[in-house]
Order: sequence, then C-alpha cells, then structure tokens
Amino acid sequence: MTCCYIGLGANIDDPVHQLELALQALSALPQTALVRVSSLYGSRPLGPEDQPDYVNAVAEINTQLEPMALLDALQSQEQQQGRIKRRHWGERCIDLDLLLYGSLTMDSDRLTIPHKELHKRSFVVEPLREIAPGLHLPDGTAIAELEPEFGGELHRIGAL
Ligand SMILES: CC1(C)Nc2nc(N)[nH]c(=O)c2N=C1O
Repeated sequence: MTCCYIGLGANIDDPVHQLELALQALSALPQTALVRVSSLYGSRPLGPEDQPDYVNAVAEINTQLEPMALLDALQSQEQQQGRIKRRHWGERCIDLDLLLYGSLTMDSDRLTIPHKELHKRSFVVEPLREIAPGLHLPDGTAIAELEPEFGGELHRIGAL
C-alpha cells in the first residue's frame, strides 16, 4: 500500500456537495482506503477573478493502485461529476489532483508527481499541513517549511 495525497477543489454546482461526492468515490476505489480528510477551506480563485470562491480540501489515501491507474480513476470521477472545461483556469464543479504518491517522483505527458504547483498554493499546502504536519516531499522539503506564493485569503470554513 502506498500513502497518497489527493487535492480536491470545486467552485460551482454546490462545491461542498461536489467534494462529498468525490470523497465517497475515493473511499470506494478498489484496493484503496480513505485514511483522513482535511477541513474545508475557502479561497479566492487563482486565475480569472470573475468566478466564485473555491472550496478545497486534501485527502490522504492508502492504495495498491499504480499511479496511472489512480490518475485514470480520478479523471473518470471528474467526468462522472460533470466536469466541463470552459476556459483556462476557469470555474469547475470538481478538480481531483494527484499531489503525492508515496516518495515517487515522475514527469510524463499525463502526470507529474509531486504536483508541480503544490508548493505555490495555500489551498493545497494548508490542508496538507493540517493532516500531515510532519510530511516531507520526495526531495526532502518539509511541508512545515513551505511558504506558498498564492494565498487567496484562505480561510477554514468547516469539515465534512
Ligand atoms: C483554476 C485554478 C488554478 N485556481 C484555483 N484557485 C483556488 N483558490 N482553488 C483551486 O482549487 C483552484 N484550482 C485551479 O485549477
């Protein structure tokens, strides 16, 4: 089993419900256990400002799925929930990002691990810090030491 971290985000079509649906799907993945989920965080959008605030969380799973199989499952769930790409960095009903897969590093056409924007985004770093305060990235960087450049007026809005 490999410990992985998944970033969840949504800003349209009842974002909290969208995250609930995604978490239900994560816990139902084969060879996978949902271990813990961060609080819900609200923040202004990184990208075009004429879109609603986002709701974000990070989930920790243990899985025997290989990275590409896990990516396929995440992208399939996004389609299941009706994700439509309307514009670059625009509004979306669900975003499921594979942030970390154990200590793996990879960079392919479809998948880069660790997620290349992870360290820049408070809406990823803060929920990750909440559930894994002692975590280190594959390159040895401590999550506790990251100072994301994008803040977005991040605030905790509750828990599922
Ligand atoms: C459009 C873009 C870059 N901006 C975001 N901005 C915020 N605040 N949260 C997100 O999850 C998010 N996701 C994205 O993909």
